[in-house]
Amino acid sequence: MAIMNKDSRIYIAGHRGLVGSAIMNNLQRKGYVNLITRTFEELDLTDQSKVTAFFEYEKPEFVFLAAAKVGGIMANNKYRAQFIYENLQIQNNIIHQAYLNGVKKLLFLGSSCVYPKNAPQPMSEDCLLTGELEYTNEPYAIAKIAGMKMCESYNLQYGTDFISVMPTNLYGYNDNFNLETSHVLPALLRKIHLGKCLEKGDLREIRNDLIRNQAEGITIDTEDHELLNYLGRFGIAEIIKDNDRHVRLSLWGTGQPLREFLWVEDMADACVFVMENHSFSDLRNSSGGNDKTEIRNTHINIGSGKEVSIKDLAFLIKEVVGFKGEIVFDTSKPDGTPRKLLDVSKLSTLGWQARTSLKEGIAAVYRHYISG
Ligand SMILES: NC(=O)C1=CN([C@@H]2O[C@H](COP(=O)(O)OP(=O)(O)OC[C@H]3O[C@@H](n4cnc5c(N)ncnc54)[C@H](OP(=O)(O)O)[C@@H]3O)[C@@H](O)[C@H]2O)C=CC1
Ligand SMILES: C[C@H]1O[C@H](OP(=O)(O)OP(=O)(O)OC[C@H]2O[C@@H](n3cnc4c(=O)[nH]c(N)nc43)[C@H](O)[C@@H]2O)[C@@H](O)[C@@H](O)C1=O
Repeated sequence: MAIMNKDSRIYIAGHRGLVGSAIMNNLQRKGYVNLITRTFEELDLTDQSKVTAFFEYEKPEFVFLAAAKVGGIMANNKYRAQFIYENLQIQNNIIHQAYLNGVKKLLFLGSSCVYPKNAPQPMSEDCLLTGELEYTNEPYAIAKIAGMKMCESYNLQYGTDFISVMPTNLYGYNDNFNLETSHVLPALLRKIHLGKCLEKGDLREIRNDLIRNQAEGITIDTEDHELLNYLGRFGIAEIIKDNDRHVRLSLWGTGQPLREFLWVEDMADACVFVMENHSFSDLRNSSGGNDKTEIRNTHINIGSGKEVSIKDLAFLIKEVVGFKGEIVFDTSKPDGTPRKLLDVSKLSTLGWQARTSLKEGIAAVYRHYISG
């Protein structure tokens, strides 16, 4: 097995993102000193010739592939073409160049949405390609499945050591808080924070929040009623009920879907653990299927093993933030997959498990969020 030394040349693709930044911090804390990075502006990973030149110049020995087109349920559903095209391009370019340039080990990040919409729960690695995908994220999931199969196929044909991990829903400091394109946890944290500010009549903090998050059309001169209109577009509004004024938040879907959340620093720790301690040759022995000549499902699920309904998540965030108002659900918005709990027994057998509770993680992100 190729060993990552403290001075190995390690490329982190997507090092400014939620996961990439946590992987970079984890590696730096552990004393890795030769980290290679490029921002989107410096290297567009969808551009084959630029990625080719980059690999030939930098010759990384190890690669963490955490760059991707990523978003929540609405972004996946709306930007279907970009989710399939950009993800296929990025991963094709990096995985193929890693092979051509003799990269010793690569970690590809997939997603739990690769599993069928109605897969038995918890979902083991072996339920891949056993049923229909969830419609809202089908293009993204197909790109991710192609990436996993590409890693597995290169390992089998070319003898490379490219490992795929399938993370559950992640959250943490460097998350996307855009109310249209983000995942549920950062969206709810911000909506509930804005609801609390509205409850307190703190329009100054609402204005600061919208400016900080580059809300379209909002500036220092935006009038108060326009701020309130903006919040209304995202289901955050003051209402009068029984002569009482209070704030009501309208969240998406029924609130019934179940999701599993993992603190991104735990996720980064799992990624580095796998890169430091495992290789495709261990994983092929755990490959699924009855026919031992067929090597498949060599990827590894990464999760916390615990699930929560969206409604209970909203109430947990409400408690952490200290919002007193009402929460309702807008059933005209999609629910997505009904349940998405990963079977993490393979990862536990390899020797890793999550540490951070959901409440601790949410409290840490909220403290960080309000500190600006
Ligand atoms: N967030 C989640 O809940 C989950 C994420 N994942 C997977 O984890 C990985 C990381 O996701 P996450 O950190 O959340 O995503 P982010 O959106 O936070 O980060 C993505 C990173 O990719 C980079 N990037 C995107 N497109 C390009 C491009 N064309 N060229 C160069 N760089 C590009 C961005 O660069 P820059 O910052 O420079 O613009 C950014 O740093 C992805 O593979 C994702 O599918 C899987 C399951 C759940
Ligand atoms: C990581 C994962 O992320 C995506 O899948 P998802 O888990 O369905 O996405 P999500 O986090 O956006 O929503 C989870 C649930 O939450 C509900 N919900 C309520 N209110 C808000 C809300 O305000 N924003 C959002 N985004 N969701 C909300 C929402 O209706 C849904 O029921 C895919 O991209 C997929 O490809 C993928 O890999």
